Amino acid sequence: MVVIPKVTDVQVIPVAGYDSMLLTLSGAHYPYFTRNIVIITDDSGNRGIGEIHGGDVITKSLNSFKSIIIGRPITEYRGILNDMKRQVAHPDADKGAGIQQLNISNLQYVVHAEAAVECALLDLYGKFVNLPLCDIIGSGRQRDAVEMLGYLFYIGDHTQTDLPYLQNDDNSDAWGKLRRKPTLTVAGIVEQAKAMKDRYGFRCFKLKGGVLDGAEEMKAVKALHEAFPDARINLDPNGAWTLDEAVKLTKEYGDALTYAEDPCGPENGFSGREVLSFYQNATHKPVATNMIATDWKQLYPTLLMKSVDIVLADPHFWGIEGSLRVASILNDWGLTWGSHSNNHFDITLALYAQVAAAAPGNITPIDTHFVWQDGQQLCDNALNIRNGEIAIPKRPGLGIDINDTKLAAAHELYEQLSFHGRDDAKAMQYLIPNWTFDPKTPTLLH
Ligand SMILES: O=C([O-])C(=O)C[C@H](O)[C@@H](O)C(=O)[O-]
Ligand SMILES: [Mg+2]
Repeated sequence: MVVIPKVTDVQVIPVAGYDSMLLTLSGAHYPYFTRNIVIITDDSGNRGIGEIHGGDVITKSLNSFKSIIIGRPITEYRGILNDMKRQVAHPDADKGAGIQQLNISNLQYVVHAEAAVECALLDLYGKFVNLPLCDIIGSGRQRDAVEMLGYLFYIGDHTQTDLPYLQNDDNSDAWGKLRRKPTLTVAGIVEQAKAMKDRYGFRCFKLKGGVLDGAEEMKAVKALHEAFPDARINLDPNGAWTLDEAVKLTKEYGDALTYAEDPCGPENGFSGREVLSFYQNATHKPVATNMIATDWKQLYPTLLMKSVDIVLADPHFWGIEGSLRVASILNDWGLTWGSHSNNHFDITLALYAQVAAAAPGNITPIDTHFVWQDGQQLCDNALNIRNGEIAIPKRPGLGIDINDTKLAAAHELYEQLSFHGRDDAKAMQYLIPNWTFDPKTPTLLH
């Protein structure tokens, strides 16, 4: 008789890693980012791992799940998930505003802590049946390698702060050096893309906008298109532009842009879903979002109004099976699936590769911030981006193994931090005194 392993232990370990002073509409990334790691052990001795956003709200949620998980057979993972979902219902969560305006303090409520448990249980399940994760989720494996995109950022000048931004952690090539240097020009962005391509082989790029004047950012897109004529290029100002500005900029520079990600958002009493559908009508430019459709209720009007063509259904927003259900619907309706990301370690990188490998249809290259953290891996056998792709390993589950020494060091770093959440205004205020988030004003134009 086959003996199904049972869960004997659940550990929730908050960790921190180092980051560059990346600029977005919500401000500047701090020198550290935080995440929560979940390790579930079963009585066969296997360990399943998951990773999700940091912050005390999420750590608390994860700890509250322990009694639901411990003692149950790993094959009951769907039942465990249902029980966790019944328990969550964040009492302080906003009621649907989500991140329509990149209010980064709302991210903790858009993210579902259960997704880290889902990941760890599926990692165990994959080990039990001796299959990679992508073979046991959604409709199963759709591809053996997943294309990733090169995520470009403007970078603030850390020398204007007394914050301990990492420097000289990797001088092995141009990418290792450039990712820690201030970058605010068109030429700087093209240089960043070239260095990224040289190391990782990316064929597609996304520029994080909402930082400078829209025309200046579109000039960077144009220059990227000239440097990489075959690349899919996308600009994401996180809804900072007005509808009129987005339409004008798209008409002027649009040939260089393959698709626009959240070019505009809520304005004049219209929701982001309505405004993006007006943008579509005016430009016929494909649109992606990770802002106006972050759950099932938001997805319904988004698709009804044909507001977007590409939904970046982040598995940490939708759950693993949820994200793949979105992928199936989009594929059946002739639309496109992709995934959003925030700063993350190599456990999330492996998960996103596995989920994307199981997403049906012609998906768009997957977002990852990992290139900014490369070198800070927490696992042995970590997956790598080569030729712009991640090849799915033959090993079962996620295909990676937690390295306890590295995990302990990342936890130690976290313990030294006085603040565990994310507040992009803090670092930004060194560059512009009294800076506060404004969803309609690019970061450096305050
Ligand atoms: O695609 C996106 O909208 C993002 O990646 C938004 C995030 O806030 C990202 O810019 C970040 O984490 O700084
Ligand atoms: Mg986005």
